[in-house]
Amino acid sequence: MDGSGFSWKLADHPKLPKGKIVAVVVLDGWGEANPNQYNCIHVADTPTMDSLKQGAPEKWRLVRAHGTAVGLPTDDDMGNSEVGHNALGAGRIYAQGAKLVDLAIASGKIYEGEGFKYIKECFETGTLHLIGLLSDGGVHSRLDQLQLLLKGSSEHGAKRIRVHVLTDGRDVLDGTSVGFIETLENDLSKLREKGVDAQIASGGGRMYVTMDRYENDWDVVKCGWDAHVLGEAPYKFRSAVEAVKKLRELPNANDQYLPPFVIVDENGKAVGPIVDGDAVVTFNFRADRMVMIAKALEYEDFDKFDRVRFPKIHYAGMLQYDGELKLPSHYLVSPPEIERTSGEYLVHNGIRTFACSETVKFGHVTFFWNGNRSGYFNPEMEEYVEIPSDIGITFNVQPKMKAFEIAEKARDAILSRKFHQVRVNLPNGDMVGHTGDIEATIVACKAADDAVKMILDAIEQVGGIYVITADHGNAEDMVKRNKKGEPLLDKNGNIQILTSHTVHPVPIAIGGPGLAAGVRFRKDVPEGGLANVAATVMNLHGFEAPSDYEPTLIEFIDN
Ligand SMILES: O=C(O)[C@H](O)COP(=O)(O)O
Ligand SMILES: [Mn+2]
Ligand SMILES: [Mn+2]
Repeated sequence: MDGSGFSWKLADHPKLPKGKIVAVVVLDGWGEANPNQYNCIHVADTPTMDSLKQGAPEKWRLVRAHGTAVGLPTDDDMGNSEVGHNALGAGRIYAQGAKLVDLAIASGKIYEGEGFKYIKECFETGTLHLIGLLSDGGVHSRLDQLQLLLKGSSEHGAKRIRVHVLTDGRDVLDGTSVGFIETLENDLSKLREKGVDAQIASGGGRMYVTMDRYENDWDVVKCGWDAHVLGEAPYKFRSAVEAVKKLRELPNANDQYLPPFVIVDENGKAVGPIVDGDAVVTFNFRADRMVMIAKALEYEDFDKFDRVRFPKIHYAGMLQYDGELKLPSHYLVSPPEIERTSGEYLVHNGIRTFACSETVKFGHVTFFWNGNRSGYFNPEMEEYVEIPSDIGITFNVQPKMKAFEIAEKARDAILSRKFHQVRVNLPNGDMVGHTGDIEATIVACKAADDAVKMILDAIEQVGGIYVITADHGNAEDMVKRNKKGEPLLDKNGNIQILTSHTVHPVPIAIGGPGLAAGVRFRKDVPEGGLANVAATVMNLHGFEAPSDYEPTLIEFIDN
């Protein structure tokens, strides 16, 4: 206990024993939706997950994984990994980046903060550069926020603005990038009418340019650096609309995978490289895919690729992306302060934890799970294992990804009996779902199901407990639908493939030989969401959850 009376010590659960090995499995992008041909989980052979569902309603139920249940602005907002894992690990619902930025812009506080003042110091003589995802998906960024920031920045003195656009097609329909660029161009031309020299300067598809995560492939960030900072790219265009339309015609190109481009003037000169004295804002609010570019923009010492030039700039993130690294040191909006996560509590209460995924989701079960905090709480109590992801491929060509390897690591960790909690993320449903390839996503779902089976078998052997859940939907619906729920067709009569997440609930199943008889899901939290899972897991480790956590999903019935 510290001076404030706070203590990390959790109360003993009155009924549930300690010392059981608990496997916590997050199936990424695995929601529950009507069975039909576009529901890849339904079409795939998934006997393990199907068998868990037989335990409903006592050992299997659905939980909310989108919108206000995970701290997003509205219930129209689909879930995503950041907010999903934050809620799973923190056990409480925090207003998330999307909402915090909305509030800061609406109140005007964004322009009064230290971060904006810092970039404003460059407005008199330098250019303001805005780099980020051009999308209304609301997962990493939102177009309306960019529009308001552009307007607000010009009203606060920015005289020369360059926007560096990353096209989406992953959180929104493929092909929507052209419309977003047209909207942005329209806003920029209005600014020009007001005497602000404002243009798009460079861009590229989010999966090829700038927005890599968890250090999977620094080449992606280098492509972005070359285009945004150096003004160099293999493709040069006079306008961004032309760039995107032309580049989309390349073989295998789509919004997610457009090569980098720069916009040039009539002499072929890049219109907006970043130079000494400029201000730079990365306008995504979500952390994972901004950390790498933030390091490149901020760190004096940097050896991940040759930056060629390291301009002296004033750089701010929309948010601070990593609280532990204090990266970036300047930011426009304070991130949610997610503290006292379940991981930190459990470590203080003697729970040894193993966490594992492959690179593309590794930070989800560690960094996001722990409230956007990198590293261990206590290296003696925790072991985090990252399996390198394949790089340079779209995951529909390798839909099994590393599911088997992750399950093997989990199995070995369980059988070693060295850990109380073994936590994994299985990426398949999500990563392959994002490619929009239905056949491959079916294979992906089966692979994830096989991996779950392996983990359940190990839990069986050690007399442990399992908790199987997901962070949001994706693979369970691969088609864009109208309000009535019917598939939407494009002008050629083809269905419109949905590459994004969904607003569907996700399953949670509990069981295993170590689960005390008499434990079942309560019926009095019908609206339960991902934030209720942390208290549930703490109970299964034999502890009561802290009183401010969202209530547990389970109850104990004496026979
Ligand atoms: O970053 C991504 O890949 C998508 O925008 C969201 O997917 P995730 O939230 O599952 O990571
Ligand atoms: Mn996810
Ligand atoms: Mn996803």
